[in-house]
Amino acid sequence: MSATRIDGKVFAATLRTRIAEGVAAMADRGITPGLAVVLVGEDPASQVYVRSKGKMTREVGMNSYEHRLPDDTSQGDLLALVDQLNKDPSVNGILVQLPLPRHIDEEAVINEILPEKDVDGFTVLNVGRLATGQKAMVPCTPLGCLMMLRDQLGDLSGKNAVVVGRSNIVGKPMAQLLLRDSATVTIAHSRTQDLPGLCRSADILVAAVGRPHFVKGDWIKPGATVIDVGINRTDDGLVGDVDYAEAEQVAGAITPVPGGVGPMTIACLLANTLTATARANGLPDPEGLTP
Ligand SMILES: Nc1nc2c(c(=O)[nH]1)N[C@@H](CN(C=O)c1ccc(C(=O)N[C@@H](CCC(=O)O)C(=O)O)cc1)CN2
Repeated sequence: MSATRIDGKVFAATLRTRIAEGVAAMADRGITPGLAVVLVGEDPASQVYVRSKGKMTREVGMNSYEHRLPDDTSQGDLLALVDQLNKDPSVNGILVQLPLPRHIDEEAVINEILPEKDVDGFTVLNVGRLATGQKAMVPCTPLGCLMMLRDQLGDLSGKNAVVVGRSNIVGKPMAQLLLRDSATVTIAHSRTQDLPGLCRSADILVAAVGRPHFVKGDWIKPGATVIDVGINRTDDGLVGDVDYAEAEQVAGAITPVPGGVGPMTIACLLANTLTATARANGLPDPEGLTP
C-alpha cells in the first residue's frame, strides 16, 4: 500500500494565510511586523531562498528589509549591520542566511542577534530556552516538521522517534521538540550502530543527514511517519535523504522532496516573525504558531 503524501506546499500556504490574518489584526493596532534578511555573498541556492523569503514576507503584509553584502564583507562590518538592526525598532526579526563565507565566524554573528529578534532560534539563549522548556524562538525547519507531525498523528506522546542527524539547525532542536511532546527520542548519527535496525524501531523517523537517498525502504517500520529534511542537488534533480520510491511502499505517511519540509521553513520564519512582533508589543503569542 502506498503512504499518504504529506503536502508541505499546501500546509505552508494554509499557514501563511493564517499568518496574514494575524498581520492584519496587528495592523488594526498600528503595528506592522518587519523582517530583516542578511545575505553575504552569491551562493545561488541562498539567493533563491532570500528572494523567496522577501516575496513571502511582503505577501503576508509584513515589511521586508533585504541586506545583500559582497562575499568579501568583513566580520566587523557584518556585526555592525546586525547591531544596527538590533537597535532598529521597525525590525522585529533578523535572519542571517547560512552558510556564511568561510572567513566569517558564524557563531559570533548569530550570537550578536538579540534573542528576541532571533527568528531563526539559533542564538545560544534560544537554544538553552528550548532545551529547558522555556518560551523560546524555535528554529524554523524543525518547527515546520513538528506542525506536520502533529497534524498527521495528533498526540505524539509515547511514540518512538528517531532523528537521523545531529546538526544544531535541525537534528538537535527537532529532538528537543519531540521530547517536549513526550515522544521517546533517539538521535542517530554517523557512529550509530545498526542504524537500519534503529530506524526500523521508529514510529516517527526524521531524516536530516544531507545524503541523497540514504534511508532505504527496508529501514522503515510499516506504517511509520517519515519526515525527510534533506535537500540534495544531484544529476537527477533535487532529492531527499530518504529513498522516496522505496519508502512510500512501507511508510504510513511521508513528506516528499521537493514540496515537503522545505516550504514549511519559510512559512515558519514568518510565523516566528509574527510571534516576535507580538512579544515585542506585549501581546499574547499568536495561536498555533509556537510549540
Ligand atoms: N539562516 C538560515 N539559513 C538557512 C536555513 C535557515 O532556516 N536559516 N535553512 C536552509 C535554507 N532554507 C532557508 O533558508 C530553505 C531551504 C529550502 C527551502 C525550500 O522551500 N525548498 C524547496 C525546494 C527549493 C529548491 O528548488 O531549492 C522544497 O524543498 O520544496 C526553503 C528554505 C539553509 N540556510
